Amino acid sequence: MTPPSIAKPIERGGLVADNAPLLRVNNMSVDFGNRRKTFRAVDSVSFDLMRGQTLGIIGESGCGKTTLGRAVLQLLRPSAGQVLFRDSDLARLSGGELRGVRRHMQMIFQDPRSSLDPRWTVGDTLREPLAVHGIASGPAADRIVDEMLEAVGLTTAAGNRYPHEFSGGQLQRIAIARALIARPQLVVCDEPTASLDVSVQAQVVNLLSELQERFGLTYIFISHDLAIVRHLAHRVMVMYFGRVAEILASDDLARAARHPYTRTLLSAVRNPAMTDKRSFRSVDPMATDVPHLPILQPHSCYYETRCAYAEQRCGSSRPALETIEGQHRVSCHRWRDLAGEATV
Ligand SMILES: Nc1ncnc2c1ncn2[C@@H]1O[C@H](COP(=O)(O)OP(=O)(O)OP(=O)(O)O)[C@@H](O)[C@H]1O
Repeated sequence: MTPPSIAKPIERGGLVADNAPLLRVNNMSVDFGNRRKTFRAVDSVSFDLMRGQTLGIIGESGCGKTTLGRAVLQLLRPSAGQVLFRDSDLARLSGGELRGVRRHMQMIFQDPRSSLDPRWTVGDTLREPLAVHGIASGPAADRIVDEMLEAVGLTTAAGNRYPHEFSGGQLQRIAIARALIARPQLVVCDEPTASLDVSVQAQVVNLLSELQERFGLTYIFISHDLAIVRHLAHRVMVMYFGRVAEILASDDLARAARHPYTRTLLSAVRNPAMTDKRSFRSVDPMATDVPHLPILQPHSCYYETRCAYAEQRCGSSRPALETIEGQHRVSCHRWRDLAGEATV
């Protein structure tokens, strides 16, 4: 078997001939809870993602970003809707077929310390996916491991060392190497810089960008940080309480954002001192003493209770996700009224 060489760039995602999206998510919902009490952590989310592109997902803690990422990868099963990867409906695949597809879909987690086994050398950690997916073994696997370590900016000597011997930034590079070593097409990056020192965050963001180019990767990039998402993503999806508030090209964010929540996030990037701390608080929708839960307001806009532009209909009917132009969609009754206002 000739193992794939990671040194050779594969066809760039953006130039792949067929124009079909790599990933299609249609009305996907995820419910948690039990028979007595359930809540919808992800509510009827739809989007397409083209090869070689990055979709940034932004929203406050608890709005369902991680749940969405995990459900796309079928690490937890959606309660409703469809996930089509390369046109295959993942819910319809057998266990064996899904394992085969998993090679092409990987996740990078926030905390590399908890995602790497401390008892394994880095080399063993990186060789494992090659063995599991029958890609390479022995010297061929060693060569791929060395190439991947260099691709993420580490020396080949790192392969003989253990996780505790590395800094947080180096560990995240190792976690990235492990996610990429089987040459996936889709990678869900779940706040991959959140646990790192600010000085290291930019290096990891640049590395992800470089690797995307080199290997033709398609990313879902989850973050609290709109500045990072804007830098990396082709499109940005703003989530609020499990639903899509707005989705638009990141180049259009400053000029064309219409949802009041998107505008609040933008103003926080421009002027961190203005950040509404409540926007980043953790919310537990299962708690009964929180009065403003969407589950208790089935007919209102979820953002109504915080929205400076809310009017009567916002409390009595939930806005649909409307297309403004092209792929720009927004879920707000008042987007037309806000169109003319300068973004704060
Ligand atoms: N396995 C689970 N069982 C029950 N509730 C869950 C489970 N996983 C997540 N939740 C709840 O679902 C909601 C969405 O959580 P999720 O972790 O997806 O949000 P998030 O936007 O990624 O938050 P953060 O930015 O803090 O990671 C939260 O209220 C969370 O408490």
